[in-house]
Amino acid sequence: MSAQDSGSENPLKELARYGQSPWLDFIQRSYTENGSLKKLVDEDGLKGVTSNPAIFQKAMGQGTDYDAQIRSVLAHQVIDAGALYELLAVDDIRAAARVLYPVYEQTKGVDGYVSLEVSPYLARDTKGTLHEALRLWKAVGARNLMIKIPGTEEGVPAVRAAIAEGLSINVTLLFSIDAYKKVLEAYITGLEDRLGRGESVKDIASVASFFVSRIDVKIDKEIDDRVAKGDRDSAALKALRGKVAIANAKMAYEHWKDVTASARWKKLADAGAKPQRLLWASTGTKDKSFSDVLYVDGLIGPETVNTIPPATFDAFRDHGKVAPTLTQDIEGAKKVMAEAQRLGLDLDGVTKVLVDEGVASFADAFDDLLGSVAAKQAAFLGKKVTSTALRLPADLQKAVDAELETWRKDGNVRRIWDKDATLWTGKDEASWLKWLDITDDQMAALSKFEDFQAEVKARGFRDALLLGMGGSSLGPEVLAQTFGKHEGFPHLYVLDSTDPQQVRDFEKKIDISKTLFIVSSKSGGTLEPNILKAYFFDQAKKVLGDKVGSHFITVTDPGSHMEDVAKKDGFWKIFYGEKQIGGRYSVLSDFGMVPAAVAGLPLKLLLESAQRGEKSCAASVPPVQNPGVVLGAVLGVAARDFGRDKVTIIASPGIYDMGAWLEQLIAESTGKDGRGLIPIDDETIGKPGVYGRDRVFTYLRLAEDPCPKQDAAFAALVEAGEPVVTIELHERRQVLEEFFRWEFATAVAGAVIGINPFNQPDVEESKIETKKITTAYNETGRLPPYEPFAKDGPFAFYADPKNASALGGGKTAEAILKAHFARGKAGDYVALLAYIDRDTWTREWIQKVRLDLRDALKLATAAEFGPRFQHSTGQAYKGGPDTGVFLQITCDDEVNLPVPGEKYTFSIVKEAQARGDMEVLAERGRRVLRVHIHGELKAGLEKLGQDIARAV
Ligand SMILES: O=P(O)(O)OC[C@H]1O[C@](O)(CO)[C@@H](O)[C@@H]1O
Ligand SMILES: O=C[C@H](O)[C@H](O)COP(=O)(O)O
Repeated sequence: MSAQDSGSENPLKELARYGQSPWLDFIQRSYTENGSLKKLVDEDGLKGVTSNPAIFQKAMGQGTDYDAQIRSVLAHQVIDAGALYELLAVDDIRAAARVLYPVYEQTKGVDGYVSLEVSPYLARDTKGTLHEALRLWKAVGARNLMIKIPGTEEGVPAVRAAIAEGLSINVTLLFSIDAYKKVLEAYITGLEDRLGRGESVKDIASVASFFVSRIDVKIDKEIDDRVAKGDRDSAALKALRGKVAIANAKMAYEHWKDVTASARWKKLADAGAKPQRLLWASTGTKDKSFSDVLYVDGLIGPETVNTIPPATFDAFRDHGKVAPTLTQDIEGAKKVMAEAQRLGLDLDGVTKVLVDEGVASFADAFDDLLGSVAAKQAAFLGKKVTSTALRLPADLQKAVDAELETWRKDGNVRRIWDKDATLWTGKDEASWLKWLDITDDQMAALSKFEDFQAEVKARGFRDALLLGMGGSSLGPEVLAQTFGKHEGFPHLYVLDSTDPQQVRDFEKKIDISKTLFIVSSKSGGTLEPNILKAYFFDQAKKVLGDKVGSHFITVTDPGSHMEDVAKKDGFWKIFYGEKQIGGRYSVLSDFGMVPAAVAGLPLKLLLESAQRGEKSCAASVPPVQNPGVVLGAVLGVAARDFGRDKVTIIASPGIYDMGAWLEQLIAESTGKDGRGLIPIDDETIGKPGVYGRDRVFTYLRLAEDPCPKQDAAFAALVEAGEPVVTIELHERRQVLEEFFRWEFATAVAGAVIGINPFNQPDVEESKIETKKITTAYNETGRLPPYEPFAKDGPFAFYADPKNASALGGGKTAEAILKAHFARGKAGDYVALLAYIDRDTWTREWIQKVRLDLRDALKLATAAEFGPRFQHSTGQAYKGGPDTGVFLQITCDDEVNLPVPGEKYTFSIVKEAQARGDMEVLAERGRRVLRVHIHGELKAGLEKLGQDIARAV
């Protein structure tokens, strides 16, 4: 017969007689909304509520309680999973706090509290915990809130500081008397701190959550193990089963009594302070052989709380026994403790382990919870975000899964956002991570770009010509190619070459008198944008006279040489980059935003898409749900463990230029220290048989405008079991989301491979070599001598002695090319490095030649134009894995253009760049050959193509 059936008082209500407050160790939206919680208050004398990450995991991780709110938040905000969880949790806590507020008032602030725990990830971080405690306190804004802080070594100082700030605190995860003593001390000292500052201590409450059942679980296991092994003290050990936790709790209570009886405490009490009550936590019975109300029955005493999980709450209502057990048989409890010690039961060890396990299990629960929220978010957002599908061979998938689990356990996503350089090489990585949150800054500065956009429109420019290299040009080029020309705004062209023919081609495309020039250079010192600026400024001056400066703007880092130039030449505007963002990570900074504004693109929508990318990769999104981490793990693990380091980029025609931007991001970031990923862009998909075992295919598929032919060719790769990552962009503007995701993925892949993804050590070398040659030219009016080792028809072949001798002394072009390409073996790649005009014809030519090479050699191929690639893939070619076989292609220039203020011309610069590049490749021991085409370029290229085809 239950206690209530027998007509006696409800045991839960009776607890009050002995000074104990029952709280509920549970929270759930429906519980609060449907009146269940209020019923417990009214009928059972419930006096408080506690939550923890595991409780929220149960509440939010399943069911549909929160769906309506999630949908409505997502309709109005771009938000990350952590912030979304917090909105939901804060609402729950507030709602519960409202239900309990009358209790708070009736008990004059002794009871009626609802607890919300700080992020379990911060359990070892004093500053972070305090910061979060203050933040949550403000966010909830309820007087009857308690912030829950773990009583770890690092948590204790945060408790003191939070108390001193006037917060009410529930200290959780207490298992040992020693830890508890420190917590009580922190509470008292925190109050004294306030008093010392003349601040009131009256409105502060605190509980120390002393965990019970988990101790018995551990100790009883130790007992059972020893008994099973036939321990000679088996009988004595067995007698302690289910006893140690309660005895331990009683000891804690004895300490509390001593302290609250002290003169020190009296002083605080006289000032109105409330004692920090002991709260029995973890009071659900885990061992089914014990009474289901063991940890309630056994711990009833004055000025304590028991937070009881729902099932135990019901059980206690039904058959709980109310008696002042906490203060009874203290001697017995002491004996249990002494006996445990005598028998060598390692209570100290157990409580230490329990703290670590407690921290870890709440972190696991939180990961799980955030993962569920992120998954729900992605499902509800549907086509508003890009979607990703992996099809990996089983062994690769297994290794990726293991990597993702390591990332979760080690909290690596948070380490990225915390700018922890040790995730990479522990060097200067932390100073290059401003790209992580630049999108939020840009959104906040939206009106700056919108105002500028309106000004550009008002001035009626017909064309805009951006002059820049690598990170300063490739992002803008994606924007120009993907979004095209916008009514009322100039046509955006991007020039990143020193080939005089190409410079001339661009000059012909624009109407200088109606052109806005964007000189784009982070460092401001890069050769190409400087000489291109000099050339076009000179040309524009001829047309625009004194007004020339008003047709120029620059995007450059503060304090750069280009800033000086812009000021001196009276540029219309100067936009600044962020010094803590490297070139290839700069597209969401002003380096992308300014050209986007000029081209009349919808800035807010684009930034919103970028923000979706950022939020989906946020610190709060666990690895498995984090699209940046998943992609980075696939690429990193495939390269590190499977030799699949050729990241083959396939993109729908509408977004094809993403590949060029990705090439720089991937190659320049990861290709160093003899390691890295080699991007293979724009290589038309072949039959599965033409590929070696060194690829990972990434397909950026524009779902709003797919290419059926490409889809079919890709399907064949999938069918053949190649590792593939398919990323669907539902609309063009999602390239901005992908910008962020790939930046993040590259940072992740860099960590997996173990390199610093933010430097480019080997690029500098060729710049130095180039500089030497242009300086020599300026001084002597001549290029340093450079002799070919062989000539055949229109071709002259150059190589350093080592490479020349490796080619075996062949005399004809075909023999030399044959010997060169024969050096490629499985797992290598071939790169054509063409220092020629990059136009439709040459692009088709190079594409054909690379496919001939790929299909004949079964090697990955790269088709690159110089000097553009030097600022992109060039780093990996020199510093990455020594797997490249390079053919440099140069030509006589039919046109030449002067560089104002210099003796050298564009042609000389291009030659110097080609030589500098060769020299560094050779110096790094790379397999490199240069073929120079004399005479007419088109005819020479055609012949070269044929010779190559014959040679392989
Ligand atoms: O924007 P800047 O400083 O002119 O540099 C252009 C490009 O050159 C590089 O430094 C490589 O040479 C890239 O990293 C960069 O994006
Ligand atoms: O504050 C409450 C604690 O988080 C909770 O009681 C832990 O209980 P458990 O040991 O059953 O997880």
